[in-house]
Amino acid sequence: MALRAALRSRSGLSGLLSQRSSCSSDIRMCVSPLLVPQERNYSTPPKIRVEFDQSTGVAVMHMQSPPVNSLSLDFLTELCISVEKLEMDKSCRGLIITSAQPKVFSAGLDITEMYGKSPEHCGAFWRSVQEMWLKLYGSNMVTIAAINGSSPAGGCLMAMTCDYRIMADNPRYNIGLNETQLGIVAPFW
Ligand SMILES: CC/C=C\C/C=C\C/C=C\C/C=C/C(=O)SCCNC(=O)CCNC(=O)[C@H](O)C(C)(C)COP(=O)(O)OP(=O)(O)OC[C@H]1O[C@@H](n2cnc3c(N)ncnc32)[C@H](O)[C@@H]1OP(=O)(O)O
Repeated sequence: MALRAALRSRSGLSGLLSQRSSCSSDIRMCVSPLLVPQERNYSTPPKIRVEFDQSTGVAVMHMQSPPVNSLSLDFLTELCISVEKLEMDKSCRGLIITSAQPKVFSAGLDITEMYGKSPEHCGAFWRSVQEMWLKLYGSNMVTIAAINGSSPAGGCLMAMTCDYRIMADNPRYNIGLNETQLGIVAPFW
């Protein structure tokens, strides 16, 4: 109840969704083995920014990977590690995921990860996709996708793994699954 009130009253969610098209502890490092080899490259800016408000127990995760928050191996690894850290902080009860990019929540899987890569890289990439939705879908936190832009394919998948989805009311923003149109078949797992 308190969390719901907190979520409602936070300027965060309403502010995030009002952008519309104009938007031009004790944390132990026990990340899953899957994520260990993918350490962040500190020469590039972080693709995920987390703001945690201790007083409400709500964290806002801003996806900030220009231009369209495509879900690359690096992006997914960073996102999973961020979720895992929040998960381990018992004072964090709610997570809002949103985009810092104008007009786009997430363009879905990074197309450039799907060709010209080694089998090892492809394996790591698809595992990170699976890790992302398992982590969000299985999270103990209340998860909300604040969809402030288009969110096709993997972007839609990510939103679907959250407990709640709230989308900015803008006819230019679309959401849904377009894999068949693209001729992409998700591998068996
Ligand atoms: C519970 C679940 C269980 C099992 C799940 C099983 C299977 C499902 C798993 C995964 C399936 C998912 C598959 C995918 O996600 S495939 C990716 C599909 N995505 C798309 O088709 C989106 C394509 N992009 C767009 O529609 C538009 O770009 C968008 C509406 C997002 C933004 O439009 P805007 O006009 O603002 O920008 P653009 O000029 O189009 O793009 C800017 C820039 O970004 C590059 N771009 C766009 N999308 C991607 C992408 N997905 N990957 C990589 N790069 C992308 C685009 O090429 C432009 O680059 P540049 O020309 O260099 O500026």
